[in-house]
Amino acid sequence: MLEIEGLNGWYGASHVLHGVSFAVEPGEIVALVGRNGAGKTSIIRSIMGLMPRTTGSIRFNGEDITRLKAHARYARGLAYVPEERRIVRGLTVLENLQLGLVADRQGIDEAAAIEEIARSFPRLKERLHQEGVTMSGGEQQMLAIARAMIAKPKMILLDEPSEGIMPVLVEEMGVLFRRLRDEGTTLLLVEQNVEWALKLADRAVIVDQGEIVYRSDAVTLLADKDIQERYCAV
Ligand SMILES: Nc1ncnc2c1ncn2[C@@H]1O[C@H](COP(=O)(O)OP(=O)(O)OP(=O)(O)O)[C@@H](O)[C@H]1O
Repeated sequence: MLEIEGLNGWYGASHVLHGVSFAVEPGEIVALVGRNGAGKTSIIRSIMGLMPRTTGSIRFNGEDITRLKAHARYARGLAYVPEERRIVRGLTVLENLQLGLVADRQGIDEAAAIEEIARSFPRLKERLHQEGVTMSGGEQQMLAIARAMIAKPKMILLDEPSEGIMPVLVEEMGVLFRRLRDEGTTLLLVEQNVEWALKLADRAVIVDQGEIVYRSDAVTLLADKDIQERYCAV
C-alpha cells in the first residue's frame, strides 16, 4: 500500500531523515515509534508532501506520489491527523466535519457521511452545533480523527493521537482504530505511548536519529523491553 525507499529530508540546511525505507501493507496498523526528535513527524510530513525538501521515493497504491502536492495525495486516499489537531476556531463540530468533505474524492453523500460519523462518535453527535474548540482535548482529538475518516480514506496517518487524553477516551480510540483496520483502512500510528500502540498494531518500526533502526511484528517488540528501553525511553 505504502512503500518508502531511501527517504532523506531537510529543514533548511538541517538534514533530519537519512535513507528511511519501510512499507505498510493494506489493512494493517503499523506503529512508528522512537524518542522525541527522532524524526517520526518528519516522516509523516514527507508522506503527505508537507516536508520542505526530500529525496527518495514514496509509492502509494502502486503509484509514485513523490512529486505530488499534499492535496493530490489527499485526493488519492491518504489522510493526516496532525499532532496539533487543527480544529478551526469559530466553526461548529458539524462545520469542522464538513471541512473533511471539501476535497471530496468520490462524490460522497454529505448527509449520509455525517450520519455515519455520528453513529461512530456519540460524543460528537451530542455536540454537533457546539463550537469545536470548546470541547475537551480528547473530544477535539476525536473530531480531528472523525474529520479525517469522513471521506473514507484508504490510509490514515496519525501523529500521537493519545497524547494528553484521558484513559477512557484512549481506550475508545483503540476500539475505533481496530474497527477501522477490520473494515480495511490502513493506519500508520506515531506514538509515545509505546505499549498502547504496540498492543494495537500488527507491525512496528523504530526510528532513531532520522534512521530506521528496527522492524518487527508488534508482539515481538512488545516483549522486547531492552529494545524499547534503548530506542523509545523518554
Ligand atoms: N520546522 C522545523 N525546523 C527545523 N528543524 C525541525 C523542524 N521540525 C523538526 N525539526 C527537527 O527535526 C528532527 C526530527 O523532528 P521530528 O519532529 O520529526 O521528530 P519526532 O520524532 O516527531 O519528535 P516528537 O515526538 O518530539 O514530535 C529534530 O531534530 C527536530 O528538532
